[in-house]
Amino acid sequence: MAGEPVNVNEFEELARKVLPKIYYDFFSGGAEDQYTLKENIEAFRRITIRPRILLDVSKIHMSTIILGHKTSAPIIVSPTSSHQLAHPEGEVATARGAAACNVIMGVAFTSTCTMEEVASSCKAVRFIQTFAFEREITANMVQRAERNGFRAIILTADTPRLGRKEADIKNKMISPPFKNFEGFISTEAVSDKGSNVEAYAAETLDPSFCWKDIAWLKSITKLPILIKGVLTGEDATKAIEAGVAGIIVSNHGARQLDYTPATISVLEEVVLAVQGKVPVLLDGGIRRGTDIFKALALGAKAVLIGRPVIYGLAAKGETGVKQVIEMLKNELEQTMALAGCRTVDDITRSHVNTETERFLCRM
Ligand SMILES: Cc1cc2nc3c(=O)[nH]c(=O)nc-3n(C[C@H](O)[C@H](O)[C@H](O)COP(=O)(O)O)c2cc1C
Ligand SMILES: CCCCC(=O)C(=O)O
Repeated sequence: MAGEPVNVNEFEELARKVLPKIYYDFFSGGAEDQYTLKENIEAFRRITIRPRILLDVSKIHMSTIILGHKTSAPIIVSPTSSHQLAHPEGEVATARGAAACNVIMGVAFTSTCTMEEVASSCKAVRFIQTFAFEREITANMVQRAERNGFRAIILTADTPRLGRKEADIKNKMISPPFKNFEGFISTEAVSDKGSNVEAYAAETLDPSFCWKDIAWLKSITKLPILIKGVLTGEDATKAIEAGVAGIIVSNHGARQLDYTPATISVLEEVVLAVQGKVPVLLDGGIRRGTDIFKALALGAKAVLIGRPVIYGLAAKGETGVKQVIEMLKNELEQTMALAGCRTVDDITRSHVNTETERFLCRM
């Protein structure tokens, strides 16, 4: 690739060049056969857009409100771990990039900078992401999230144990310490079996955590809880019964259970089950503004971006994060103009054809 990147896929190429292979494999990889990893991208390609012409698109507004927070676009930085493997400034640089673009920053509890370091680094609206950890770790996370001005808790519920990323096992991938665990486990956790991420997970996760435990989590915090990892209408209904404030349709970027469907393929099932009671967000395979447009047309309030943000960080630090988010924003703006949508609320179900509808006439 010659010259500056012109789309987020080109940032992946840049990242691949600068990162040691072990780290590139860790960031880019998926579980087992990586069927879902490919499908997350491919499923977007099978959806086409039904534009409307001759509407006044001289001004396009992408801003939206997510859990009461105004953001410049329906884009959130997805919580991902280990940013210092991509860049020495780690999550602090990522959060600053998000703040510069006025989008919400999802911070993983398994970050390489502490929650406190990220919080004091910038003014981004921040959500903290947690797993179903043992209760004393969760209680500690909640206190620190509230004290440090995090605005919501993202409970990632698709990880009772870690998915099998075979490249990491082969590479014996070693993550730097997850400093937020200090005082709870040895943050130097190592394993001779393969990746040390696996050892961290085994030491901290509580695989018996279930729906009723959300009531406990709610009892120890006033922060709204978003549940991440919902892929069926059945679980969306349970999530609403459990009192969550939002649902994230996610297959963890294809890093947990392989052969789950692409998230965009199940979004509508979840949206129909939720019946507008809480916002539905989506992540997985978003690489273009057209992908964001398609997700919004199928009922998502916003999307989360995982790997492209990490690739921006690896390539150019905070500037790269900013450039990746700006690229996606610019592409969404372009898509809205060419499809005849002035605001995000103008994007409707009738602006896309899904695979099954492709050869049919829609009303
Ligand atoms: C390197 C990496 C680390 C991740 N770490 C976490 C994590 O700690 N917690 C979490 O909920 N999701 C984690 N995820 C999943 C992302 O939040 C998100 O669901 C996924 O990356 C979205 O897909 P995309 O990468 O195609 O955008 C991780 C993903 C990657 C690629
Ligand atoms: C316990 C660390 C989990 C990291 C993670 O979620 C991932 O690599 O996908």
